[in-house]
Parts: sequence; C-alpha cells; structure tokens
Amino acid sequence: MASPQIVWLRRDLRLADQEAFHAAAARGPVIPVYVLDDESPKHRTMGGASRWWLHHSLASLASDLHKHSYRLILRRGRAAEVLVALARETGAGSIHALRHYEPWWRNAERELKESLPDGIKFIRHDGLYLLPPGTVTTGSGGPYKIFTPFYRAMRERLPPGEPLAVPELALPESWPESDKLEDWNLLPTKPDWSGSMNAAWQVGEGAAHEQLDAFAEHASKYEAERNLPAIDGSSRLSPHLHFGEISPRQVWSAFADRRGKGVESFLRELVWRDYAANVMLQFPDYPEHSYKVNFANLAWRDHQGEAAADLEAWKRGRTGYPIVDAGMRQLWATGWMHNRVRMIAASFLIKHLLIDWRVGERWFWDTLVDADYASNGTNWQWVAGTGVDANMFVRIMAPLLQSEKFDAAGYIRQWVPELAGLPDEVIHDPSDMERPDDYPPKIVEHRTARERALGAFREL
Ligand SMILES: Cc1cc2nc3c(=O)[nH]c(=O)nc-3n(C[C@H](O)[C@H](O)[C@H](O)COP(=O)(O)OP(=O)(O)OC[C@H]3O[C@@H](n4cnc5c(N)ncnc54)[C@H](O)[C@@H]3O)c2cc1C
Repeated sequence: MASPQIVWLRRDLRLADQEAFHAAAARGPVIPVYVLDDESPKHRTMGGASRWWLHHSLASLASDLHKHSYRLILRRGRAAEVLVALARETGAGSIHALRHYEPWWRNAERELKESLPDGIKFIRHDGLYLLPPGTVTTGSGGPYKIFTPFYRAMRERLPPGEPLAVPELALPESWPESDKLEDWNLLPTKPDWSGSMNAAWQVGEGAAHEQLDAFAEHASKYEAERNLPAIDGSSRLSPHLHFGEISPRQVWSAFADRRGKGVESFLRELVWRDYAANVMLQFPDYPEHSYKVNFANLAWRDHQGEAAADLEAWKRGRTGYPIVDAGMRQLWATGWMHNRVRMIAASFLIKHLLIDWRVGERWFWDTLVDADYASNGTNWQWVAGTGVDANMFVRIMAPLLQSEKFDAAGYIRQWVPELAGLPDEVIHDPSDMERPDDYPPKIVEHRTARERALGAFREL
C-alpha cells in the first residue's frame, strides 16, 4: 500500500477545490490534520471571534469527512514540530498544504521544510487567492503597490480556471490519535457572548455555498446596494473566504456566465482580497506600523490614559454618533460589520478620537469573525491615510453626513434600540433635546475633532 499523505489544513477548511487534498489523494491514503498553533503567530494568535468561527468550521469539516468514513486529526502545538512528529508516527510519504502568506506561516513552512527527515516531502500548492500573491507584476517585474493598476493587471490574467471537485479519498490503514475539539476551549464560556453569533451565522463549507447561492440571486443589485448598511446588499462571504470554506476561484466561477455592473463591481471587491495579500507579501509587518514613516511621529492621544474612556466608548458603541455606535454594536454582537460602516467607525477612531489606527486594528482583530492579517491591516492603513496608496490623512469623513447619504436609519434602529423611536430626519444626528436619556451625548464635536486631527497632522 502507498504511504499515507498528510494534508495540513489552516485557512483552507474545505474539501472541494482543495489542491492539497487532490495532490495527496493521487499519491496514497490521506490523513487530514489541523494543528492549533498558538506559538508560531506569537502576538497574532487568533482573536476570540475567530476562535469561535474556527470551532464551528472544524466541527463542520470533521462531520463532512465523517460522511466519507473519514476523520479530521486535531493536534496542538508548534506546527512544524507537530507535523514532523506526526509524519514519523504515521510513516507519511509527504505533507501537502496550501501556501499561506502571513509572515508566521511562511516561517513555519520554512521550518517544516528544513526539519523534515530525508524521504518525507513537503509539497505546497496554491488556492488561497485568485492568483498566487507575488505573481501579478508590473511591466518591469516588480510588485504593485496601488490597487487600480493591480486590478487591471489581474483582470488580464483572470478567470482563475475551473474549480476542482471533491477528490476520492482512500482510507489509511490506521488513524493516529486526535485531540477532542471540545478540549481546545475555542468557544467562550465566562462570559459566553456567542448567543447572537450563533443566530447570525451558519458556519462550514456547505453553509458557504448556500450563502453564495443566496447572494447570487441579488448580485446584479450589488453596485447599487453595497454601500447601504440597512440592506443586506453584500455577500457576507468574508469569514467563509477567510477560513477557506469556499475558494475565491469557486466564487469567481459562480459568476462565469454573468456580467453587468453589479457582478463586475462584486468581482472587483473580491480582487481587493488578493491585493491585500500582495501588500502583505511585500511588507510582512504592514499591519504593525504606518507605512508612511513620518506617521510614527504623529501625536496620537494616549489610549491607555487621556483617551482611554473614549476608546472604551468606541468599543462599546457609546460615542453618541449613531452610525458609529450601530456599527460597533453590530461588530460586538455578530463579529461582522458592514464595509461602509467599517470605514466610518475606523475613521472616527483615527481622526475624531485621534487614537492610533493600530489600536483599532487590534480590536477588529479580536472581534471580527473575518479578521484577516492582510485585509485588516491594509484597510486600516487605507482609512488612516498612512499606507501605500494615495489616500490622505487629511481626508476626514463626516460620520453624520455619511449616515444620511447612505440611508442608515434602518440600520441604526436595528443596532441602537434606544433610538428606534426617532424619525428618519432626526435619527442620524439627534439634538440634545431629541436624544433619549439612555443614549449618550457626543463624546466629541465634529468640528473640534476635525481641527484637533488636522492640527496633529500639521505638526508632523
Ligand atoms: C477598517 C476595515 C477593516 C477591515 N478588515 C477586514 C478583515 O479583517 N477581513 C476582511 O475580510 N475584510 C476586511 N475589511 C474589508 C471589508 O469590509 C470586508 O471584506 C467586507 O465588509 C466583508 O463583507 P462581504 O463578505 O459582504 O463583502 P463583499 O462586498 O460581498 O465582497 C466580497 C469579498 O471580497 C473581499 N473584500 C471586499 N472588500 C474588501 C476589502 N476592502 N479588502 C479586502 N477584501 C475585501 C472579501 O473577501 C469579501 O468577502 C475591512 C475593511 C475596513 C474598512
């Protein structure tokens, strides 16, 4: 019998369109393993909301494998060490994995390759992105920094090809020991904040495809509706894509025969995910520092001192700005926030409260179910105006105007029930007289905040 092949899973928790499974299945019986590695990412271990999602995603994948009389092996520890030990223990001929690009995963892949004994191969495949990061280059062969030219160059290389079906898997002669998922304590207990998350999401590969099918029905309206938080106009595929329950290639190919403004606009957004990965590949610590180095000197307010109460109000959705509070409460309750509102809430923290964007990035890292090192960092730097692109710090969003412009009244009513009784004309910016007693006053006036931010910028 051919030697078993290990498939090392990380953010690729699916059976279909999974090159690692395919390649492994072609060589012998397959042992799929997920390693819970809290060591390699150091301070970038998964946040609470991501761990909640991970639990359910692993449970779903294990159950899908079980339908094929298969198992998902769970191990915990430093990935490279765990995999070397498992390969020895099972007599595996190869370890297959999809290439990951977070700096800690690139290190772990290198470490694994170097520490495997002779005769055991580590074989990497593509599949996390539409095209492998680093392969879309300028005429002179360099990487792109700006989205639009990157997008144009990507489009010339797309579509990404046909997705793969679920491969036939042969059973190994015996199964190695596995941890129990429940013992990993990925779900919150004290306190258990997951009630509203359970109500908001169906997790797993099957659910990802149902979500895609549901979105495809109204994708033609995406361009018109994507910026309106009161409407479910976007796909909500981000956590499914982040955990790889569905591949971007599968998403792309679902629209192969359909064009039009809505679909085009959606596919363009999907390319942002690839763009962010390309930025991360060029600048591995992009989410950790302002790319424009002079911002290291910006006089941010001290978020652990003078600005601590403001930061807390932002996190809890009690800033007195209804659109910001609705977004932050949606995030807290469901682990997700509408894209337009992410921009408004992030901008509010950075410009109105003059708190370092990295503090907000970390809060999102902990609370988003789609928290993604590349996408989160790239978007926070974009909003801050500190990043590789042309956006500028001095472009300050006016949250109340944004709220009106994007018709957020229904969204505010849903997430800020104290304001539910207010009419549309008032709800975006209730005066002191109209503001219910249980809703806080604005923690800072727009004009004052704007001047403070511009003043800090001028001092750079
Ligand atoms: C401050 C801030 C932080 C963000 N943090 C994250 C994050 O940690 N993880 C994350 O996946 N997205 C992040 N985004 C991008 C965007 O808000 C989400 O991808 C989007 O809201 C997810 O909803 P959706 O699946 O309905 O998106 P859709 O509009 O349906 O888009 C389809 C897919 O394209 C990708 N996508 C869309 N917009 C972007 C974008 N601007 N950048 C990167 N990918 C994009 C996502 O994978 C998304 O699922 C952030 C945006 C901001 C402004």
